[in-house]
Amino acid sequence: MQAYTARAHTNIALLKYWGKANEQLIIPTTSSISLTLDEFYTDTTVVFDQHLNEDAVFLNDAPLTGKGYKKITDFLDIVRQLAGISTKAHVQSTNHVPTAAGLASSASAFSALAGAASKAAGLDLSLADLSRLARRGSGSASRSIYGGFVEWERGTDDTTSVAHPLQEVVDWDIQLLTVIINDQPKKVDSRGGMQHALQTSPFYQNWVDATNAATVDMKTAIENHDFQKIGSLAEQNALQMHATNMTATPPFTYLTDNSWAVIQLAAQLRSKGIEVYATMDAGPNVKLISHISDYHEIVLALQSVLPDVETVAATPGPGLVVVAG
Ligand SMILES: O=C(O)C[C@@](O)(CF)CCOP(=O)(O)OP(=O)(O)O
Repeated sequence: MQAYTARAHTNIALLKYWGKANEQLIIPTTSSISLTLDEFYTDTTVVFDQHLNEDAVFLNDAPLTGKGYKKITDFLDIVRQLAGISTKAHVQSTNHVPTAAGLASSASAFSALAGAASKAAGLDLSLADLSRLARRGSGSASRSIYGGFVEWERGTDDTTSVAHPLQEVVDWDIQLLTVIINDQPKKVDSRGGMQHALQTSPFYQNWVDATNAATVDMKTAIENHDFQKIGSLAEQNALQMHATNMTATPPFTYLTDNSWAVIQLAAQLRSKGIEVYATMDAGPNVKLISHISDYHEIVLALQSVLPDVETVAATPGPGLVVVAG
């Protein structure tokens, strides 16, 4: 059978997905809105081969084993079921995502895998069906099918929980500057963290209500290129998400003293008229939503708070591309 290669880019949520209404189908409790990034992506090649007795999966040239391997083979089983085949596959994946920057590669990885595996299995899925399929691998992957600003509508079932583009080409002055905070606390992965918050935080339903209300305002802000509104909604939503973690039982947080130092610096810079807003995911790193034109001023200010701090800049990027071979 023919091999196919797909490239999908990472995305950062501006309104977060943080909790599953249905864990098996990965249906979220809220809609979410993200920005697909240009600089970071996964390339994945898949070919189904009759001679294989089991799936052969390689990540960055090393054979994948354990939990990671099972997530991929479970995903391939969904593709096989859709295509009506039982053939095993050879999967070769390369992440061009600085994991040290705490940028999750699961979104680009499962979006690229959905694209390459479905084509290699002989399927020709619509972008919406690719989003539904990618969602089964990792929720945030449903958004990386598209470029630019993307909404993943929470929906209630496999059909209605799907992403769609809000503004695929973003040619205005916006960047995400990831500040790499190295004092990493013990890593609680996003899958475990979100369900713990959902199950034990008394504020979880407030989170759901606030996020679903913010979705309407965020879409309007994106439509109007209202940078200040986009940034303030995003920062507020990220802090609300992390508040559900701090109010879980037992409480936990991904944020460290240095994370908070960067969050506070963003507020100080805003008081000086520089439009910069902080968003944080399942890790201590802080992503600064900012103007490309303010890059040097922001990095200088960061140096004064966290000398030698490393940053990684990213601008809006494209959706999934799949090619034969
Ligand atoms: O990206 C966001 O909306 C917010 C987060 O990044 C915040 F940390 C969570 C992403 O969770 P994901 O890795 O997609 O979980 P999975 O469905 O359990 O694989």
